[in-house]
Amino acid sequence: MAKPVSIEVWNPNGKYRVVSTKSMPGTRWINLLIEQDCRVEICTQKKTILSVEDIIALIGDKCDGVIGQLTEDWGETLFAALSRAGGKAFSNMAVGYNNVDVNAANKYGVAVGNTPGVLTETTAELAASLSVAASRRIVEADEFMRAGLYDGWLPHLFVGNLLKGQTVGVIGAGRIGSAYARMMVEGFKMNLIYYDLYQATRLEKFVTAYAAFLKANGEQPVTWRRASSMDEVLREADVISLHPVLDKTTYHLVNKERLAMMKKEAILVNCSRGPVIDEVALVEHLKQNPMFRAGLDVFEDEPYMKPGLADMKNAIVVPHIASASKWTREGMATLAALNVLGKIKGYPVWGDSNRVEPFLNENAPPPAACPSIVNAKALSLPVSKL
Ligand SMILES: NC(=O)C1=CN([C@@H]2O[C@H](COP(=O)(O)OP(=O)(O)OC[C@H]3O[C@@H](n4cnc5c(N)ncnc54)[C@H](O)[C@@H]3O)[C@@H](O)[C@H]2O)C=CC1
Ligand SMILES: O=C(O)C(=O)CO
Repeated sequence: MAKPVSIEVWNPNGKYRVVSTKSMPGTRWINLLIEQDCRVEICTQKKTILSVEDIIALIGDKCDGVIGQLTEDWGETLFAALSRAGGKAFSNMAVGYNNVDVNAANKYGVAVGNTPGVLTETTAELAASLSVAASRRIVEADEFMRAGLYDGWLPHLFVGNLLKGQTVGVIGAGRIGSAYARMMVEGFKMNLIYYDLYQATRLEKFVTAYAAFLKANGEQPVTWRRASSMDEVLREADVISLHPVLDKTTYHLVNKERLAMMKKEAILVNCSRGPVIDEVALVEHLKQNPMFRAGLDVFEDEPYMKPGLADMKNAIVVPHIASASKWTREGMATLAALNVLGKIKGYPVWGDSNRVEPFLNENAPPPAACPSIVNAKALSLPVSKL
């Protein structure tokens, strides 16, 4: 028997019971649910990662939908429990959904939502920040300063690398990878090499147009190339940023052999998912190559780091904060709530899950649609004509 979990209740007499496994930023998401006759229950348990048992207790006997987090293991057990409780929808408050077994959700007819379109720029900005911080050794220099070690300007003090004119490599040029590429090309005039299973046509057009603009202004134009293999990117780029989804094809995509292909002074940034890098191999590589640098937002066994990583001066580590801007996090909460609400109300699925602005406009009611349901096709859900 699962232990009871502490909760905060909004609109106790609401017809539909929606559970959020965590308190989420902003209040709009709560108000939108309440206005549509939902009783909202928010878990207030002081425990960062809820177990499957905790979530079963939260679901209880009657639950129409759940808003959950990427730290939770949404597999067969939870979808079976949600389905038994009459639940129709689950939404991750995240764009990545590698923590969700979508086949299990399909089996129980539960719609699975995610939150694309609202965190693209915020996440790309953190990847850009880590790239700059690593190339200019900002964290090491900050620690040095605070330790009272600065006793005057020196020609060799914290010398790093100039980004301008170097090559940025992007692996996974989807929404976030393309936004990051644009920032590095436009902001630092870097040349681009990317690898993705699909052609990033809009990105290519952007860099072509930017190169023409620079040329017309008498500046050195930037260049771009779509690599035919990931190894090509690893060999050629000075800064490499990882932005693929995590699945069987991308698990340990960067391993010992691939690290060895990279330039000795390269920078590796990961704002995708930890297991995309073999972290044990990375620690060893950082030890053997002191001029190699890494900027990591995500880790293989979150919240833990592999032994030795925390001691590496040539690694910058931050706690999975790439999407942590106020606007984005409030937007993610809103989209996740509207995914669940839309399915409960029988709304169709929004036609373009990247174009989510109508759902985020605080001055107008959101469209009667689910912003993004990843298994819409498998469940044969209708698509909105709005
Ligand atoms: N650190 C953080 O806080 C955040 C992490 N993420 C992670 O970033 C991921 C990407 O997000 P989006 O850009 O919105 O997704 P997206 O679906 O637009 O882009 C992913 C790209 O990866 C490519 N891809 C898939 N398999 C590949 C492979 N084997 N090799 C090379 N490319 C491959 C896809 O073709 C696609 O273009 C999410 O799935 C999530 O895991 C997303 C937001 C915040
Ligand atoms: O959205 C995601 O996938 C995250 O990792 C957190 O924003």
